[in-house]
Amino acid sequence: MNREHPVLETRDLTIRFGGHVAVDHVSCAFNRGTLTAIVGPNGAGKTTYFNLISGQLRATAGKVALNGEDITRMSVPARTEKGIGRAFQLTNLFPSLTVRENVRLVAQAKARKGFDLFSIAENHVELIERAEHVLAEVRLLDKAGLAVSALSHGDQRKLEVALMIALGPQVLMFDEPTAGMSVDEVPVILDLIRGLKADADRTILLVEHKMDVIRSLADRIIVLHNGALVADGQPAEVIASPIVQQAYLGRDPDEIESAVGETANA
Ligand SMILES: Nc1ncnc2c1ncn2[C@@H]1O[C@H](COP(=O)(O)OP(=O)(O)OP(=O)(O)O)[C@@H](O)[C@H]1O
Repeated sequence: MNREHPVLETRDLTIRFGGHVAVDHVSCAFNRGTLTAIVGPNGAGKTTYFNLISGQLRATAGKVALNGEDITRMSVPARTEKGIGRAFQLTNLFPSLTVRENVRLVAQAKARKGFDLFSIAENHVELIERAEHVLAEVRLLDKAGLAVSALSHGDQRKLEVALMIALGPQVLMFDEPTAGMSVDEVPVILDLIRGLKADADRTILLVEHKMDVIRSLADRIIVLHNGALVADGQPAEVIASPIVQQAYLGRDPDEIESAVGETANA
């Protein structure tokens, strides 16, 4: 058992839009070094739950805590600074700058927050090295000198992950990272997330519909249904549980059938 305090915790986290409760008293703790997949049918509240954690939405009730500190009322930048990272489809990249320059700008912005002005010059080399290290981690080093506008769709997604990592987050959030990817690009992103997971200091949250992606990456699955947390456990048991089959029925029964079948045969 992991006796550490959770890195991230939500307690009775709730948001209402008018009369509709989109996230309904969700209490869940996420430990360091784990990858949790958040699943559920369309409209279950997964993205809204993410938005409440990263700060895009403010909770109606309940709490979000990072390393025990209440961050429920903090702004998005304040949460980012505290260690919440979210991979977004970015439109605010500098398209004419190179991949390397984009990552360095983010690393620099982070350093400015963390170090006093006198140490910035000393840290210049460190910043360049940091950018190279991040690019190596997302396997973009060979494209570091290219303008962002020249990147393929898949490589742009890698860069988005690089920019998140350059901010040094403790919690890494991915909302359907393989959505819109070509068949060739999906394994690349999977490998990338698997690589990020190898760093035991990171806590990863993944919203994903594809069961094969979930099975290959997740240590744990939580299931949201009508905004409420209805199942939580190891992937094999959660996928096979009646509540998941029920929650998914009508959405893609074949997918569940094959997921359960493969689990049973494992
Ligand atoms: N800003 C908003 N205003 C009103 N209703 C909203 C808002 N954001 C989300 N909702 C509603 O909250 C519910 C949960 O939506 P959410 O996008 O979180 O679901 P999801 O599980 O991520 O779905 P999907 O798998 O389709 O992305 C839906 O009924 C949605 O219409």
